Amino acid sequence: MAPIPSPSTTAPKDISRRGLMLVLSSPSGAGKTTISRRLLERESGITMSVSATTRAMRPGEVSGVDYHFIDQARFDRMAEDGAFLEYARVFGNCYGTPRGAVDEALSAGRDVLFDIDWQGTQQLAENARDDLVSVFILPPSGEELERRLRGRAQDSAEVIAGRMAKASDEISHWAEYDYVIVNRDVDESVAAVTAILHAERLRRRRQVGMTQFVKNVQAAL
Ligand SMILES: Nc1ncnc2c1ncn2[C@@H]1O[C@H](COP(=O)(O)OP(=O)(O)OP(=O)(O)O)[C@@H](O)[C@H]1O
Ligand SMILES: Nc1nc2c(ncn2[C@@H]2O[C@H](COP(=O)(O)O)[C@@H](O)[C@H]2O)c(=O)[nH]1
Repeated sequence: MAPIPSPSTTAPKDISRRGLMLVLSSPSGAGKTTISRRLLERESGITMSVSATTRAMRPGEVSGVDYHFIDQARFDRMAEDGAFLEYARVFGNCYGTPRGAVDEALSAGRDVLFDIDWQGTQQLAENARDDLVSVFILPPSGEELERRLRGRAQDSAEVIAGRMAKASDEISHWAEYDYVIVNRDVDESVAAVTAILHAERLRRRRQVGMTQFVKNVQAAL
């Protein structure tokens, strides 16, 4: 099947657009990272926000790609200096979104994908509601969530137990999100997130040059 063209290639060229912030949240292990990676492979015009964290690096993770791994003192300094767009303590570690890279991408009309928890999403909603599109990813069941956390084989049994214990709390925030997806099949979930992204790009308020474009069309009628 031929790829579906993204709206950025179908919209008239002179209608500029501010980037949007596409947030994925879920209980740990439901599949945000997997969906994000696939989306970024096939979709242009969107970049991943790389968070800073005080958590230890997992096997296979790359500093500056998966996270900026920093110590607590540096995290606290950045928080105090207002360098984070949002930040939160999750599972005993600190996580935050560095402001600079996101501001730069949005102003250049690029969309930004976030893998953050409900606390961070609430902060973005308070500070930048118009730019925000939020998606909650649910696992098909509690048993499957535990299977995925174990199958990832990157955390100790103790860490997995801690994340399972928090899963119900996390899920209780599902209704605060714009969209909800049950991640049964990765391809279907990526297709659903892609459809959301394409539709949100076409929202009238995001197409800042549209008023002038319509006037030009009308003037020639
Ligand atoms: N639809 C799916 N079916 C089966 N396995 C899946 C599916 N989606 C993701 N997985 C697997 O589940 C595990 C957890 O996925 P992933 O790391 O993407 O979760 P996450 O939500 O990003 O977790 P965290 O919040 O801890 O970062 C991975 O091993 C991944 O390959
Ligand atoms: N509020 C924020 N939450 C974040 C950020 N980066 C990641 N996260 C969330 O933390 C948990 C755990 O992630 P893990 O990589 O240790 O498994 C997960 O729910 C992420 O979505 C952030 O910058 N801000």
